[in-house]
Amino acid sequence: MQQFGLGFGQEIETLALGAHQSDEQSNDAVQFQPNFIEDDDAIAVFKALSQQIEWRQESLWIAGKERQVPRLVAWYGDTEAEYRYSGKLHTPIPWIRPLAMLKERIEAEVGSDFNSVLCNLYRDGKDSMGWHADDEKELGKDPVIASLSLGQERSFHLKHKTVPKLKHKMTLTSGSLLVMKGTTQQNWLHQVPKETHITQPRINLTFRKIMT
Ligand SMILES: O=C(O)CCC(=O)C(=O)O
Ligand SMILES: [Fe+2]
Repeated sequence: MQQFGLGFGQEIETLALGAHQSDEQSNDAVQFQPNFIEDDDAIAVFKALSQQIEWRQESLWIAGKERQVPRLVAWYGDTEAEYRYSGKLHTPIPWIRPLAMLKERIEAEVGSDFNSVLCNLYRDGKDSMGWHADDEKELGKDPVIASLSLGQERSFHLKHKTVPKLKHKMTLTSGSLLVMKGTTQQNWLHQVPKETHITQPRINLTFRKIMT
């Protein structure tokens, strides 16, 4: 039943986020697996998801003005996994096969289970996601968030919330899996900046567990 050959047993890089000595409580951890899905399979998965996901243009009210979110989004998951983000309550769309299969593979790899996935389509380099932490209370205290990237590679930035010199830049390549866990969301912000020279699309899936 393995439609996409997801790579197992590959090298996993652990990014030492630079926890500072004074803070013994923190356990910031980011792991990166560049070739979780092999190149050809990543292209096939990208195509399937760009067609099958019900992409939506959402908007936000900022300072009294309605603004379109600079990317397309969709929220899939178990029925009870309702999630508030960008100020709105999102009821999940029921799982579709390719997302359910990816979820199972990623659960096996990461050793955590997920009940939902936020899908983002960055149509080109003008699409982006601003600085934020995935620290909504629905995600629980120290959430494990598994982020799969497909298509155009994009920069991903991390910066510490209180220690300005602590920052990291990574490139999220097609087929890569980034796992953020421990106290990462308590202590760090992340973003996908605009890169206006980029013309090609990227899909990012963040698998999450909503506490119900
Ligand atoms: O697109 C990405 O790599 C990050 C997405 C993200 O941070 C999120 O969905 O919360
Ligand atoms: Fe995020």
